[in-house]
Amino acid sequence: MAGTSQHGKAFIRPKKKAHLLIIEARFHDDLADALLDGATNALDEAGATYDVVTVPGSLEIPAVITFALDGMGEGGKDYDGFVALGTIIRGDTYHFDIVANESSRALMDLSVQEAIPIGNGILTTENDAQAWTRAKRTEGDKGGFAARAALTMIALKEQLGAQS
Ligand SMILES: Nc1c(NC[C@H](O)[C@H](O)[C@H](O)CO)[nH]c(=O)[nH]c1=O
Ligand SMILES: CC(=O)[C@@H](O)COP(=O)(O)O
Repeated sequence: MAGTSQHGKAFIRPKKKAHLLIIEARFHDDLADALLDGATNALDEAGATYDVVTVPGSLEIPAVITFALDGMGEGGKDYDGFVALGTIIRGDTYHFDIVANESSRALMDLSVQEAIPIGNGILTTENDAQAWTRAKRTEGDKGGFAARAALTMIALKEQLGAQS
């Protein structure tokens, strides 16, 4: 797999003990386990805490972030950032493009418009083999990458964002 470097210098950790919400789509169950393993391992290693919410497919992920944002300050839990995990494997129809493009578009919209740290660990692959290479913690570890990206964005928000 091209680009298997761990991108060490790209990642930083927040000063605060961060609490994140992982939203995992389990459309492909075994792959979901692998992505979650990578993400939780990266967060544990960084001393961060997290909750996990499961949804049927990747298209449901962005709305869950909206639900959590709505709940924050209204009796719900506070989250410093979010990790989106899922796998979208191309089938025979246009559905792949809808799920892949729209889930990512909504995550980007939320991240930029609401200024929230999100790590996008939604795989979009041509086949199972590509997905496994990327999902396994011992190989591509895209779940871990998304978690470390979310932590990095929390740290950058700490440095650059509005001081509360
Ligand atoms: N085909 C894949 C999906 N499709 C399901 C949608 O995400 C969604 O759950 C459904 O349209 C109901 O709203 N989801 C994936 O995560 N991966 C796929 O390969
Ligand atoms: C995301 C997909 O493409 C897939 O699971 C749906 O497959 P198909 O396009 O063959 O219905």
